Amino acid sequence: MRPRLNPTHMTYHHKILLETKASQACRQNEHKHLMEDDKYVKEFDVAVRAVHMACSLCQRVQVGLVTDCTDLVKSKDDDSPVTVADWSVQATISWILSEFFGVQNVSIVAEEDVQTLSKSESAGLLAAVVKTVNDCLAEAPKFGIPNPENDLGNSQILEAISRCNSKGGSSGRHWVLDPVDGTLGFVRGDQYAVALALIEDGKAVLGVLGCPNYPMKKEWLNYHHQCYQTLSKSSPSPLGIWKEGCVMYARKGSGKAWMQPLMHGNEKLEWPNSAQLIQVSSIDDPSLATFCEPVEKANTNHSFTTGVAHNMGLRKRPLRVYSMVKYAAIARGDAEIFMKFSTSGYKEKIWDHAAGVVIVEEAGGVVTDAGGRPLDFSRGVYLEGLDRGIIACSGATLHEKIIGAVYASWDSSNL
Ligand SMILES: Nc1ncnc2c1ncn2[C@@H]1O[C@H](COP(=O)(O)OS(=O)(=O)O)[C@@H](OP(=O)(O)O)[C@H]1O
Ligand SMILES: [Mg+2]
Repeated sequence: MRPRLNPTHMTYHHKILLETKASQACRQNEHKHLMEDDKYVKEFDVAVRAVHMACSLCQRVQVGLVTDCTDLVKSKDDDSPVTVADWSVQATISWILSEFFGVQNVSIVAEEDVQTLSKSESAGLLAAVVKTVNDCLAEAPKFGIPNPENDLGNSQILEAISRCNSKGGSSGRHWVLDPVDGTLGFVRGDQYAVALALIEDGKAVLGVLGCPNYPMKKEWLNYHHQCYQTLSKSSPSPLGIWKEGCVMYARKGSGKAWMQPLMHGNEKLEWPNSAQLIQVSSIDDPSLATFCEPVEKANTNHSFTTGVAHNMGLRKRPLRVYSMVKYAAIARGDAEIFMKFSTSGYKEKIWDHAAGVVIVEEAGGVVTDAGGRPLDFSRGVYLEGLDRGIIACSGATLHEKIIGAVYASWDSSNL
């Protein structure tokens, strides 16, 4: 019988397994420094491993969705989609955090609740979630996380999901989770993200962003989508061997942000596991810069951002990408600007931004609202007090220009 995971029995080797190759020594030292020199060593380690696991879970569910199982998608009250992956990721990450840090010590602010899942007509859906979570946890040792002694039952899984009902706030530690950000992208076989952040006393201090369809190299991006669509139509689907996706992470104040490839097949997650430092782009000439924004016009005002882009001298076509992958694109230098201007009345949620903000800032970028103020994660579930929209930039020069362009365009807009 496997020993049950007990947080006090976790030894350091569970958490940091060092590579031995000489060629990796330099990067390894830097990475070790990041992991050992701060008070969030354990939090960081568990969060990165949990997000890797969640990405692997999502990849499996997405393959099933694209190859036609629409039963795995439901509509929420606001008509936005929710899938087996959303609940399963939330249950898995909630379970892992509770096991490592103790249920009573863990406060999680996350997107999903159990309302739909608890209805009697949702028995099939709940069964799919339970199976997905247990399949994922069975693979936990591959990710350096001990698995449960027995499969989790319905009630344990519903409890793990519903535990994530914290409202956050300005004091204490709160994990902030978007289990599947960009659900539309997810169900369309496109980009999505798993986003986990830690907020302490109102400040986002750790950010981990899993981007299962975002390749390690920008050049593979277009290739990915075409190839995915083609492969997903073949039967049996060869997508199980799909080799891409990455996890980015950073700790506030470290001045460093990292990217690791996702694990595939029987690969094991070991530190630093090909982690590489990422940095924002050095382009500060607007005519050479690329801006990214939400795909759906319901989520941002495309005509306003087109005007702002024109006014500040941007000439390239916008890169429209689902989910917090937009933050990943800025952090890694694939684009220079991200703008989101929601319709008035929509209140941005902290889980849609916290992880991305830490990573972009530590990679050298700037993230503010349209008034130039930092985003405030201290006031509960929403980004209260947000001035008009969100702007993430690769550097101060572009940021200043964009704030000026928003100011110049605002009065003539309908926003
Ligand atoms: N009306 C409206 N306006 C602005 N934003 C909204 C709105 N409705 C929802 N949301 C939230 O936006 C998240 C998706 O934002 P994206 O930037 O990823 O948009 S897009 O999918 O590329 O169109 C999306 O995240 P997910 O629900 O995780 O997909 C929502 O939290
Ligand atoms: Mg979201």
